[in-house]
Amino acid sequence: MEISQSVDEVYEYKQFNLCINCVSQVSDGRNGVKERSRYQREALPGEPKCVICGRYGEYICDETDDDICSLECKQTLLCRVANKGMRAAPAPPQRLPATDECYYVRESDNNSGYQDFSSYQNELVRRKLEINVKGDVIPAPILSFSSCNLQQRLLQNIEAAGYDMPMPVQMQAIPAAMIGKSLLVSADTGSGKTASFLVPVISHCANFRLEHLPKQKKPLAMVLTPTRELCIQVEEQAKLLGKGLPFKTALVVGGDAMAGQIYRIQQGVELIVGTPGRLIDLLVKHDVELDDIMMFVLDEVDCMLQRGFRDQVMQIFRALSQPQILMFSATISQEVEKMAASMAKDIAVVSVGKPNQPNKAVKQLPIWVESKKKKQKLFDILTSKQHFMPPAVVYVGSRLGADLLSNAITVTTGIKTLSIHGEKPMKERREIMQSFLVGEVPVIVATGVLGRGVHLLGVRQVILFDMPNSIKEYVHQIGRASRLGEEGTAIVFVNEENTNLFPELVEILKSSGAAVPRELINSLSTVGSFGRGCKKRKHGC
Ligand SMILES: Nc1ncnc2c1ncn2[C@@H]1O[C@H](COP(=O)(O)OP(=O)(O)OP(=O)(O)O)[C@@H](O)[C@H]1O
Repeated sequence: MEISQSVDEVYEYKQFNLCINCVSQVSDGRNGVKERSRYQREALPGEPKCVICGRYGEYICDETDDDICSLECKQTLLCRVANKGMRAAPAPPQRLPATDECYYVRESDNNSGYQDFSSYQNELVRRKLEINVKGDVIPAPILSFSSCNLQQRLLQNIEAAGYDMPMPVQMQAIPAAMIGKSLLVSADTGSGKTASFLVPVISHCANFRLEHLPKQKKPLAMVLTPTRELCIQVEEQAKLLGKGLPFKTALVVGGDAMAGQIYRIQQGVELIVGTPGRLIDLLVKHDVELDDIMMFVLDEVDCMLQRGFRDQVMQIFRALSQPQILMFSATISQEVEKMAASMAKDIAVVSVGKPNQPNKAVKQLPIWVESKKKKQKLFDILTSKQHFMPPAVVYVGSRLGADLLSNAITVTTGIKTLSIHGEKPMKERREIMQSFLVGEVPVIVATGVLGRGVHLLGVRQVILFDMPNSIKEYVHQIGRASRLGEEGTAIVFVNEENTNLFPELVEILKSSGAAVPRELINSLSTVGSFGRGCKKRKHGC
C-alpha cells in the first residue's frame, strides 16, 4: 500500500487501525517496531547503539533524536528526560506506547547514510492535513491519542467524550505541548482547539500530583479566555476529561460570588479557568499563590492580547514564574505572533489550514440591506419555512440593540426569543443559555459574548444583523454555525455603514466562493477612492 493512500485513510477517519499498521510496517520494513530490548540484536562495529541498553539502535526517538533499539528503551528514555525537567509525561510502567509514527526508522545497510522514512511520512501527514509548523524540535503529529503516553484514565475519558481520534490540530499541538514547548496555534473555528490544550494540561497536572505530595496544593495551570460563557464551557470540558484523575478545577469569572471561588482555590485545585478582570480582582484582594503554575493558556489569544485585555493578561503573566505558554485562536495576526514570541523563548507556531479564513463548512450568504430595512428582512427570514433553520443566533452590535431586537422578534413573529449580553447577571445568562441549548427558545439575540469559542450545540444558522467591527470577529461569529465540519449557514446583512470592512470582506467572500452582492462590489470602488482621499488630506495637514 502506498504511504499517501494510508494518509488519506487517516484523514477520512476510515480503517484507522489498518492505517496505523500500514505506517508502522512502512517504518519498520518488517513486522513492526520491536517492543522489548531483548528482541533486538547486538550492535555491530560502527552501527548506532541504543542510548539506554547499548544494543543496535535501529530507531531514532522522535522526541529526543536519540538512537534507541525498542519501545521499551524509548519509554525508559522519555521517563529519564521527563525527570530531568522536559516534562514529557511518563507512561505508566505496565503500558508500552502504541506502535505508530513516533519512530524514525533508519536504513542500516545503506552506505549512502541514513534514510529518514519517518520524517518523510510526518511531512506527508502534515501536508495532507494542512498542518504547518515553524520552530525547533517539534514532535511528529500523532495519529492516535494513545501514542502520547497519556494516563489510562485520561484515555478512557477522551474515548467517553466521543473522541475516537485526534483532530488535525490536536495531532500536532498535543505532542508538542506534552514535551513542554510553548505554542502559538491557529486552526479553524470548531476544529477542536480546546482539547488541544486541555489534554496536555490535564496530563501534566495529574502526573505532577501523583509524583509530588505537597502540604498545600497550589494551582498548576491557568486558562484565560475573554468571556464568562467560554470559561464555563472550557471548565466543563476540563472536568469531563479530567474525571477520576487528581485534577480539580476552579472557575474564576465575574458575576459569581468571589468568596466561593477563593474557597475552592484554597481547598486545592490544579487548574484555574477565568477571565482576566476577575482574576486580577481576586489576586489583588486575596493571597493566591501562583508560583507552581507551569502551564499558562490564552484561549482566543488575539483577543486576549488586544488593547482592553492585554494589560491585565500581562499583569497576570508577570506574576507567574516563566510557565510554558499555550496560545490558541482561529485568527492570528503577525502582530500577535510577535507579541507571543516576546512572551516565550523558542515558541513553536502551528497552523492548520489557511489562517484567518472562515470555516469552509459555513456557507456565507451576504445580503445588501439598508439599515432601516434590516428588521423587516430579519422578520421575513424568521417567518420563512424555507429560510429559517432553528435554533439560530442573531448577532448585533450593542446590548440595548440585543434587548430591543429580541422583543421586536417575539412581538412581530411570535417566535420565543431571548437576548444575551454582558450587562445581564451571570445567573440569568446561564439560564438563557440553558433554555436555548435545550431547545425551549429557538432564537437568541447576542452581542459578542457569544461570538467566540462557545459551541452552541445544534446551531446551524447564524444571522449577522449588525456586521461586527472587524473581519476577525466576523470569522468567529459565522464560525458558530458549524462544529467539526458540519455544514451551517451564515446570513450576513451588509450596507454602507460597513464600508471600512468591504475590502477584506469581499476578499474573504471571493476566496470562500460566496456570492458577493453587486452593491458591495460597486461600493468598493467608492470606498477605495474615498479612503485614498482621506489619507491625502491627513498628510496635507
Ligand atoms: N477529537 C475529537 N473528536 C470528536 N469531537 C471532538 C474532538 N475534539 C473536539 N471535539 C468536539 O468538537 C467541538 C468543537 O471543538 P472546540 O470547541 O474545541 O473548537 P475550537 O477549535 O476551540 O472552536 P472555536 O475557535 O470556535 O473556539 C466540541 O464539541 C468538541 O467537544
